Amino acid sequence: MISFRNVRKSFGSKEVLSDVSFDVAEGEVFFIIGQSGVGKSVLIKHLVGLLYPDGGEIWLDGEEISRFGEAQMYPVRMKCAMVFQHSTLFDSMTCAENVALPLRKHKGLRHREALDEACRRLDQVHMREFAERYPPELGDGMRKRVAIARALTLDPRYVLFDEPTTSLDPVSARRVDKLIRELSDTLGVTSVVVSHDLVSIFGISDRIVMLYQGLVRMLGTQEEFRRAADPVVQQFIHGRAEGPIE
Ligand SMILES: Nc1ncnc2c1ncn2[C@@H]1O[C@H](COP(=O)(O)OP(=O)(O)OP(=O)(O)O)[C@@H](O)[C@H]1O
Repeated sequence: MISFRNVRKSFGSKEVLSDVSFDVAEGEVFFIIGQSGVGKSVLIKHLVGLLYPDGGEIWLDGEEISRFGEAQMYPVRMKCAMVFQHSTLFDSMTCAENVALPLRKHKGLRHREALDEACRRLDQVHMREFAERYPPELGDGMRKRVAIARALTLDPRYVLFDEPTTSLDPVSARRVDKLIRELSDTLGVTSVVVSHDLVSIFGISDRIVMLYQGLVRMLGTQEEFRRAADPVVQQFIHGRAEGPIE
């Protein structure tokens, strides 16, 4: 389980997170939503030690990781994989070689073994037939799926997605959504997804947290969000220009 408890984070004089608390349960597809600049990416970077809070605590599976040093963070990063918005694949390597990289580096697998395992991972994201292709030959959605396969290589319990469907065409976006849902349903992976994509949010989420002005504005299921009386929530989830959001 992930637990954010009274997390505060500022950059210089700018307070981004004022007092953020919520839990993410095992196996759920959990979305973090809110306006641009509200601190969604800042929040998930705290889970892998890319940022540390100024106040409050972050717990992962019963350990307070917000006090961990670099060496203690290493196993946390194995358990918590991050898929960045722009897939960071190496253009000069095939898809299989890209996915094999962490297996060789962190699991010490030999070249052939790592490639076989990489093909198995590519199969999980329905990209097995593209194993020998190079990333520039593929579309954005396919590259994203390869990046997800690479994130899965070390069997993470948690996968953090930073805007996984941004800049994808609608069909590719829905394929990525389907994959994120499958990871939870078939592998029991817990997914934490930062997103603006209303179709994804109301398509695959188990629960959603909305951040607003440094605080949690609402935490609930899709249905609870749809029924929410809060005008800030309603304006955001309907993408209306007019309303109370500044
Ligand atoms: N390393 C940093 N140094 C200084 N300011 C930062 C840093 N990282 C983030 N910020 C600031 O923190 C705020 C929140 O950024 P963040 O990237 O989390 O927003 P977001 O909610 O993910 O937005 P978007 O939806 O546009 O990606 C922004 O004002 C950003 O400029």
